Amino acid sequence: MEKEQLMKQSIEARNNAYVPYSKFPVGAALLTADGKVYLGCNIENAGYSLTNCAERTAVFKAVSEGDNKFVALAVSADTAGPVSPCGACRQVLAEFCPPNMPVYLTNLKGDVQETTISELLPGAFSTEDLKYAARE
Ligand SMILES: O=c1ccn([C@H]2C[C@H](O)[C@@H](CO)O2)c(=O)[nH]1
Repeated sequence: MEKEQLMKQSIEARNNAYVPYSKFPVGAALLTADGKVYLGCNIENAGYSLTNCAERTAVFKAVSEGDNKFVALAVSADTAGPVSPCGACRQVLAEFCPPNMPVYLTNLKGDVQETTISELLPGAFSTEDLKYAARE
């Protein structure tokens, strides 16, 4: 099943996480409309604020390869409950993913929260807001 497979891939994506500071590997698996899966992990930096989260790594990999039609996302970490994407990732996901796109948040115990992009960031700032400012 797509959901189970994607969650499994997001757990495997944690293996490449570069997390010398937090020691908190996160994995993401982003499914495209034509069936390709982009994996992402978090990549930290000695300048802590330069850290890139797993979710944004997956999105940026896909977009930079010319893929920007997404249909599902799974995110995994070793958390008490299903992992919660940070605010920056929610905003980036809202830019590229359909509002009703399923997002599977999970952890290593197998807890799953099935949500959507718009549930993760209701009222996201978007390209529509920019269009209003540019009106003549
Ligand atoms: O959804 C999340 C939450 C956190 N992190 C990363 C950022 C940092 O490397 C570490 C601790 O915040 O986890 C992610 O990659 N995704």
